[in-house]
Amino acid sequence: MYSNSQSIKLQKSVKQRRSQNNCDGPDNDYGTQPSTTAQTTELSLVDEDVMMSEASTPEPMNDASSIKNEKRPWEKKIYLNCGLYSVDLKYKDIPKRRNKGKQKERPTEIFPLPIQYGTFLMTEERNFRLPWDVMIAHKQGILKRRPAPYKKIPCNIFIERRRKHEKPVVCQCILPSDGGTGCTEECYNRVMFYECSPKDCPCKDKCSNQRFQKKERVKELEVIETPNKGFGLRTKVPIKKGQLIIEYRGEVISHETAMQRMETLYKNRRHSYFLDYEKGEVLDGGSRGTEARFINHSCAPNCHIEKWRAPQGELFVGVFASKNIVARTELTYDYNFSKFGGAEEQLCYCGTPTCRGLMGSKRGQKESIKSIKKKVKGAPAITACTPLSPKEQLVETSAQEESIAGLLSDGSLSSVDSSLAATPTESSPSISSSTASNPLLLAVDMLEVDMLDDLMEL
Ligand SMILES: C[S@@+](CC[C@H](N)C(=O)[O-])C[C@H]1O[C@@H](n2cnc3c(N)ncnc32)[C@H](O)[C@@H]1O
Repeated sequence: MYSNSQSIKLQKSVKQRRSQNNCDGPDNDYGTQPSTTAQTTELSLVDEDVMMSEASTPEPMNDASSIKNEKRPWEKKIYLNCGLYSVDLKYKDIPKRRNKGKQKERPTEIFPLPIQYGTFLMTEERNFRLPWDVMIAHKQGILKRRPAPYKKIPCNIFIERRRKHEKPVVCQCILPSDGGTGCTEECYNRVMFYECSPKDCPCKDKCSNQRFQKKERVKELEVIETPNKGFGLRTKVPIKKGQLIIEYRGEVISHETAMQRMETLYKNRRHSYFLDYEKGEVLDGGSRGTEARFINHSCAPNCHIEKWRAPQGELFVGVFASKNIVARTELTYDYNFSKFGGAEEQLCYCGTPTCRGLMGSKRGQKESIKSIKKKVKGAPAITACTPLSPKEQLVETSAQEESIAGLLSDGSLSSVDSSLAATPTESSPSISSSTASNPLLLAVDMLEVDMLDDLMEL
């Protein structure tokens, strides 16, 4: 219970507080700012009184608790109706809802310009440029197309079997005493298209027969778009005859898997990226590979494919220069000697005077342009495509052909042929001739034993 003097004091303080707390009243409508500092000091005094009276009374009265629960002005919500820098509009209060009837119409406002730029932006004149039309290349049809994505891989991927781990074949070369390069033309491994093992080669770090392993390839290559063959690969620098240009990598799969992929994964693809690996196996550069996958076919190519045996027994498939190549020339090789024959024959647009009309099959070599045109209705014109006589079909002898021809002439092929004839697909690089009509033309293709007989007769 309060004493009389206490209750009078309390009533006084409540009255005083109500009269001072004008934030609820109509005067405090939108546009006026309450003097919060003054109120705070006064109210804190009142609170002190209340607290003192409460302390002296164990059971607080209803009035006192209502004062406690009442909303304080500094707890009032302040709405920002403009940006951070517009100081003048910032603290205008929004009128309370319960005074809705008496509420004044709120003036329509726009957000002011940032304070530091206001006048400058309104008065200053300056030139400006319209932004670049990012769609212009697309509208004019000059947008540079990019090839479909594929994954670049550092070595071949074996999908259906394990990688071989055979014992390396060691050559009998002698480490050059004058500091020159070892394992040159006479190296047994080189002659047989085996790369030397860096660990076991007698020439140690002077060995020059580890081009694939040391990645001695041409790095300045670029993918270009051709008029009718899709993308192609071009060299930015001159390349010397016999130089390793790039390794053709991909997934090593069986012929059956390749056929399956053609009917499923690559069903709607225009281009095929299969290359013969070893007997019964194919390198598929369609999803994973190197830039070599962009090299197009030509009936008069400037490159050829060579297959070299790695020390552990797998193959390196490389694109080599068949002649000196000048900078900015498109690289090509003849698919008919190395492309997986399961793929459908395609019309050739190599545009060379010696074009055979078809590519991707050995049949293409024999086919006349007339018969092709009959077969493919509405086929686009193919330039100067008179089939060549077998003699004319002899292409420039590659380094590989030369070395084998050398072996044949000096009788040393016996050491090579025995390995080829014994286990053609397992222990030796595969070598085959292209056609019976063209026996000298040795392509690094799957070994065909009947062709080997022709070779031996030479
Ligand atoms: C290994 S890819 C070569 C890169 C391919 N042009 C690309 O854009 O990805 C082989 C495919 O290229 C096309 N091609 C290559 N040489 C060609 C040629 N001489 N004439 C027509 N098409 C060719 C064929 O569609 C072939 O299946």
